[in-house]
Amino acid sequence: MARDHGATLLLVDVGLPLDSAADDHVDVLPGPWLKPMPLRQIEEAKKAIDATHLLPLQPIERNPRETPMSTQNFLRSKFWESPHNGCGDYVYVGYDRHFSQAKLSDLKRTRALTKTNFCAEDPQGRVHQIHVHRFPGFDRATTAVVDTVFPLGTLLAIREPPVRQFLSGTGVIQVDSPSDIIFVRPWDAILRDITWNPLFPAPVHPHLPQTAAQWKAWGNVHFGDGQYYAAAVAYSKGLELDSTAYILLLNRAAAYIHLGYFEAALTDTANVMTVAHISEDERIKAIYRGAQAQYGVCRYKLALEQFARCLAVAPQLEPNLQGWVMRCHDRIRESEKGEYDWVGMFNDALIPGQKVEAADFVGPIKITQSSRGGGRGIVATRSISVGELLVVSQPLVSAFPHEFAGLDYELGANFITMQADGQCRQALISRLIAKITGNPKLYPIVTALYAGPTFPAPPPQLPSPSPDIPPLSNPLQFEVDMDVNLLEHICTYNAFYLKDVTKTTSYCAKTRDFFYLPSALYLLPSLFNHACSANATWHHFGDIMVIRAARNLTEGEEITLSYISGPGDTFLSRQAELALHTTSCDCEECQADRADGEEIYVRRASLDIQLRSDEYYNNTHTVCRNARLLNDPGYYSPTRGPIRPTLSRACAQSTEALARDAMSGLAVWSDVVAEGLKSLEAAGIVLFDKATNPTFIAPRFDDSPVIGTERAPTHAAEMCVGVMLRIVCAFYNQGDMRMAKRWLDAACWREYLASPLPCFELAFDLGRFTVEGVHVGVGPELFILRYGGTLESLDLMAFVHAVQCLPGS
Ligand SMILES: C[S@@+](CC[C@H](N)C(=O)[O-])C[C@H]1O[C@@H](n2cnc3c(N)ncnc32)[C@H](O)[C@@H]1O
Repeated sequence: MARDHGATLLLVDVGLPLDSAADDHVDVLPGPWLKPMPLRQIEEAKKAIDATHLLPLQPIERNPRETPMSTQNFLRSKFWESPHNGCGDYVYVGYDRHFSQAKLSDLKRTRALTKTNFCAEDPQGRVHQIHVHRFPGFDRATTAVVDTVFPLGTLLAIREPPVRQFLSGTGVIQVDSPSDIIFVRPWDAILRDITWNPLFPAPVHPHLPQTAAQWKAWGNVHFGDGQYYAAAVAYSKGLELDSTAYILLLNRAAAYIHLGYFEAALTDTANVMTVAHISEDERIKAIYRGAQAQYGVCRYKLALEQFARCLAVAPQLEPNLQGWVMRCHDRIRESEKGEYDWVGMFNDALIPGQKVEAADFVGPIKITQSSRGGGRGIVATRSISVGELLVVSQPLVSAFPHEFAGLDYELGANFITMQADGQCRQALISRLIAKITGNPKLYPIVTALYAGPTFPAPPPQLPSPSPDIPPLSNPLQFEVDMDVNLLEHICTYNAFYLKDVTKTTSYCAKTRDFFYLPSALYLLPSLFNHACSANATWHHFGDIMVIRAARNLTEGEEITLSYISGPGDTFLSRQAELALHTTSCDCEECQADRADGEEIYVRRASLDIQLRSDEYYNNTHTVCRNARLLNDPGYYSPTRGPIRPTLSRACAQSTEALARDAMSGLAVWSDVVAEGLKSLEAAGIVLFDKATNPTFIAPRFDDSPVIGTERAPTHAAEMCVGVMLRIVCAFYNQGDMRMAKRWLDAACWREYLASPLPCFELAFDLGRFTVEGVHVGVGPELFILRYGGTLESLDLMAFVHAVQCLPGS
């Protein structure tokens, strides 16, 4: 009888149906053209899941043991034929998933399972299909990986396994939390009184490594394939056979470093260092990997010391280590002084797959009780200037669309938001589980993030790493019980869609399609509450999140971010996106929208949709008509304050259209400026100089600010910069270089110093304000990188260089 029936695991990664007959099991949908699941279908899926009972373990009587095994064999052969076929699968997010906190010794042994991958036999010889979700290391794993982690004959105990029994008689033991699985060793007490059904003797994997050396070789194969989790498992299995095989520890440390399991790597390298008889070469490797791991856990000074130790014993390694030493110095400077190489980070962010490196930085802020909707929030610990750097944060986990190009992926049908989650959002959950597996001390910290109203309120502060939780030693031994439902809620309530600094039109400027956006989960940034008219602004360099003050802030003032990633110009579009977090945002913009009344804001919303259609966008007549229309009291009530986002967008469009026409003599430049000023004013920018025509009588060197410096727009800031550049273009083309330069100063950063804080102070001292500088923290070099395309198209590049916006130019 074929025993090699472990291929069920491909369900987790490849999404092949467990049961080819489409019965009442609704998990699997067809593949390559997988589209966002519509609301109705999510509702139906939720209903079906709710109706499926999680039963205690019971034999699946109607299925003869051959049936599931032949299914697995079939699927396995399919998997070998086509390991990655670019198809997709839906994963349900946010339903009551099972996870066990029971101690193995407290459980009744009848529940212990054994021998297998995902067809498992219990002691009575009954075969059960096992469905594991999100096992670490199985993100695009090969069958060889599955065979390493769950080789034929593996003894498993699954704690309190929930059985999903379907009407057709099929049943699946669904393991939602990988920490429910315990890899049992033959000598473990749980097996003491177990007798196995003699009719079905335990299978043995025919090709399993038998010695530590063989496991090492097998681990090296996985390592070479980039399957670092499987490599770590293989090395661990070798170590179980020979605990003195310290080379395996050394290799495992390297695998752990690739996985981001840095504390575990440190333990391994420290253990290697205690071995008396290691060679000099091995000693250097241990120090080197220890240094890399210290860098990984952000202990940059310790990393520097370790790299220095490495250099002391192996000066010939200097060319290799130089880069590391420099990176340590950079990270120390960043975390201590908040000084970053933004241009370098930007350039790294341009390269898909390139990791942007930056240390965490925490500015003058603290976590405290919030007045906004309860819970915690972030406040200023002193007065803060507009543009000041508040937070730089590495993600806990992140995911980018390019990682999935042409590969299998999972989509989410999220029962918390009742929306479909794209592949990046969905991947965050598996990655978070994998991350916690390797860094178990993170679990109490991550689970102190807000998880929605169905979970207990989180503690007032994020806890420090607990000394009671040991670092990971063996990758198959889970140190914490993971509540996957809780983690799914945390991802849903706290993850950010990334605002890519390399893009000057925000991803969602025109549509609300989050499906293909990169996504990441952070710790400290998750503590900021929302306001549509926020007083801080955020951007991402790769997955590094950077938060800056968008206004002058007073000590104790709550600092807010806008959670809006879609088109947030209208009350209705914001409400749709905010529904998860609040039914009634109390920020000044929402209050103004409510005061306008429903009739007006609904009318505005429908015009807003029109504004986003390309059909209208390219037609000067239509965009100018829209801009005029929005001045009608039917679109904004006369008592409405200055901030009118839809008007601002409409005028930005008419500014652009008129500038296009002015270039070919079809419009006059003063109209471009007039329209641009309306757009900026409606974005909340205070105008100090409203001149629309060139003036040649003013002092030649007057470079006083043309706009107010108290606050910068947080919504559609790039649009405002675009408008300002068209005003620059208007004055430049009419020969008024003074006004052109003043508007350029407003748009870009005039003086670039290394430190953001003195930079801003200097800028204000000089009376130069920059929208872009506040927003992204740029110097002229980064400004040109970001807006090079617009500057070229407006023929402004020469002017920008001529006014010496670039250092040294
Ligand atoms: C990412 S968390 C923000 C931090 C959270 N207050 C905490 O204690 O961890 C998002 C949640 O905070 C609350 N929240 C944030 N901004 C809010 C607002 N403007 N009004 C009401 N509740 C808000 C909502 O419960 C929301 O789902």
